[in-house]
Amino acid sequence: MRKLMDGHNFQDRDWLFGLMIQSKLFCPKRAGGRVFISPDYNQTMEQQREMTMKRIAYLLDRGVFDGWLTGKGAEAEMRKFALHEVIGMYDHSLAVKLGVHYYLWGGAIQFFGTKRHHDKWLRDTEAYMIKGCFAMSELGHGSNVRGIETVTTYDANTGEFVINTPCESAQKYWIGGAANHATHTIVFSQLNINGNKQGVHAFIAQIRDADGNICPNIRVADCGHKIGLNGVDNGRIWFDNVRIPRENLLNSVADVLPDGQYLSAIKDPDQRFAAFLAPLTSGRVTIAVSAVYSSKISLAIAIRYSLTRRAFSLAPNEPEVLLLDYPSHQRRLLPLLAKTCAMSFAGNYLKMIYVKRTPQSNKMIHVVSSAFKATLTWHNMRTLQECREACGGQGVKTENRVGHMKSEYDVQSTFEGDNNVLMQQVSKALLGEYIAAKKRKAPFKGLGLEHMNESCPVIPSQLTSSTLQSSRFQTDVFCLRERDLLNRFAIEVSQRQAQGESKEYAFILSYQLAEDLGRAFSDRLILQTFLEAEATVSDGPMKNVLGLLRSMYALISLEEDPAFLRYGYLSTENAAAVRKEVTKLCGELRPHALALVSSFGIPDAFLSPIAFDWIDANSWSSVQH
Ligand SMILES: CCCCCCCCCCCCC/C=C/C(=O)SCCNC(=O)CCNC(=O)[C@H](O)C(C)(C)COP(=O)(O)OP(=O)(O)OC[C@H]1O[C@@H](n2cnc3c(N)ncnc32)[C@H](O)[C@@H]1OP(=O)(O)O
Ligand SMILES: Cc1cc2nc3c(=O)[nH]c(=O)nc-3n(C[C@H](O)[C@H](O)[C@H](O)COP(=O)(O)OP(=O)(O)OC[C@H]3O[C@@H](n4cnc5c(N)ncnc54)[C@H](O)[C@@H]3O)c2cc1C
Repeated sequence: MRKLMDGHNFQDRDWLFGLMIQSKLFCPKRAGGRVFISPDYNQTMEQQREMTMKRIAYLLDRGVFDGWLTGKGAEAEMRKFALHEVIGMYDHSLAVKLGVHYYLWGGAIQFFGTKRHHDKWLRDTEAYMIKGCFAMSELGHGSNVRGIETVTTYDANTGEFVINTPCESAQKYWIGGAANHATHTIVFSQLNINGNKQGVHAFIAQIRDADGNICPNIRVADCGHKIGLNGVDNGRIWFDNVRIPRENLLNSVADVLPDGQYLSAIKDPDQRFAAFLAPLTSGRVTIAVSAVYSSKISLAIAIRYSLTRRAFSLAPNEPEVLLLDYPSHQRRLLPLLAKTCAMSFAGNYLKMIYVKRTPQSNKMIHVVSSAFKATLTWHNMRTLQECREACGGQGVKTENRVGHMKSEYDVQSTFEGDNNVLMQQVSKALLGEYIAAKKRKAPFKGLGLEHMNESCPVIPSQLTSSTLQSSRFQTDVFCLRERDLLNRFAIEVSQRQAQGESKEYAFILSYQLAEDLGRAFSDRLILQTFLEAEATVSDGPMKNVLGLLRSMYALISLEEDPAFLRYGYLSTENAAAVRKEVTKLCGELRPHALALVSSFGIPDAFLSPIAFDWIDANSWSSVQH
């Protein structure tokens, strides 16, 4: 089960788990004879930032990041994801700092840069000799990248670009690493050549020298204390007509010749803009997967706690009842366990299509990474809250991790693309496919929408337990929802435009149907990845448990999505049958709960005292290293 859940290269994770557990730098503490490693969230913001940098130096000294940018091929990329996931399981700030440097700064140079940039910047980036950050967002514009106001002009007399912050809303804001440590940054700005606006482009600018002094014409400030992620120094940057060499334009998408002539192989401005957004995808992939590991940690702690904690007895002189033996507690945790397993398979699928990407699959990967980054991070926040509550007062103690992970991971629904805005990218792409298929009077293709061409399945009026637990029914009802919502959305768009409403996507994508459709696409694809993973397992006990988990995922999704009743895919009787089946599945999964959370492959040391013997937990804070 671990190999299925964790992906084939779990040995990479175990190597780093061991390194971190042995190291004093990762705060091993003892409670009840067990070793736990827990980030010191009791530190001040500055202390957390300082500790993040010390841990980065420790990991670099041990070669954890050898070949991070030079390692080529699917295996190398999967290994990087695995190592980054382990770091994320320990401390989100540490993972984000490294994510900004390697995935965003390093990724931008790899994707947007050409040979001259690779030769000049990648080696020092690999060795962390320069510290990179990624200045896309501004105080006035985050989601709307096209609206950013930083302007870069070209001085043909000197062969230099001039970067300027024309107003306060144009200041770069939230830039991870900029407040204290970054020496260089990718600057996203509007390129204006002799009055011709060429749209958003990316440039390299130095903001600090090797001694940490701010460069001339640059101003930096701190964004200040956050509700979490205080190991990252987020900063603000202003450019006061900063001059950089012409060669600092990342020119894989477009270039400016010495005489100021603008060239681009991509004629369509939308596609040129898309090319500048591509490096965000790798971050969204790692964020989606790290959210699943965060859910796994919180469920491992809460379910293990519910297998030792007791409350109220049912008869005089009887022992008090284990929390997980209460149906209500099972309903709170076991559907989340099933969803987390489902999203684990979805995360593995996303990583696999990403590492095997081709120019033709970029669009599909953008849509899937948008859907899964939003869906998996929203699920994580919901899981963290439920697990925090399921641990009662112990869930509020920082050293028991679950509570504090809420504030550490909350940002994931916002950075690297606000979840609601990314889900709009999903419904926008689906509408685009629909219109294109209608126009060419041919079946759907692309975005994995081939199932849209099949005839509508008939949903049985009486849903028996065996029907509800069949993959056929589950697939049919998920595809029915997605297909019907896309049709409804397309019809509503044309009807409302016929009535003179705005044709702007920003307006259309805010329809309720667009939101329902994005969720339907994501849920169906997650189910599909679950079925693909299940199909690799031969008949036997493990396959039976996987079947229970997949049915729980499918049925709780039916129960929780109002669209199934709103648009009539389920009758009220059928909805009642679904709810009854979910309760039944809770009882069937209860005996497997401990084995399932153990199959997540997370070492005990990464959990917390209450996951073992909660009585010991009270000895935890009295014991130091
Ligand atoms: C494993 C453990 C790790 C733990 C976690 C570590 C994480 C590590 C990651 C790094 C750390 C994070 C720190 C935070 C960093 C940041 O936040 S960086 C800034 C992030 N900002 C954004 O994401 C901006 C979001 N906004 C946008 O992307 C765009 O504005 C928009 C939403 C796409 C809307 O743009 P709009 O102007 O409406 O343009 P469209 O017409 O929709 O798009 C034009 C075409 O471009 C295509 N496209 C858009 N994005 C992409 C993309 N990323 N890749 C490919 N293609 C893209 C889009 O589909 C359109 O195509 P057509 O429809 O065919 O025209
Ligand atoms: C801790 C942290 C670290 C960050 N690190 C970086 C970094 O290193 N580099 C970087 O460039 N950026 C970084 N960011 C910025 C981040 O990318 C932005 O916060 C994010 O893109 C959202 O933009 P915004 O904050 O301006 O919110 P907005 O875009 O203003 O969104 C605010 C609200 O409006 C809604 N909304 C927006 N547009 C629409 C629409 N069309 N329809 C309906 N609703 C809409 C959103 O759903 C959201 O709820 C970081 C942010 C944080 C908090």
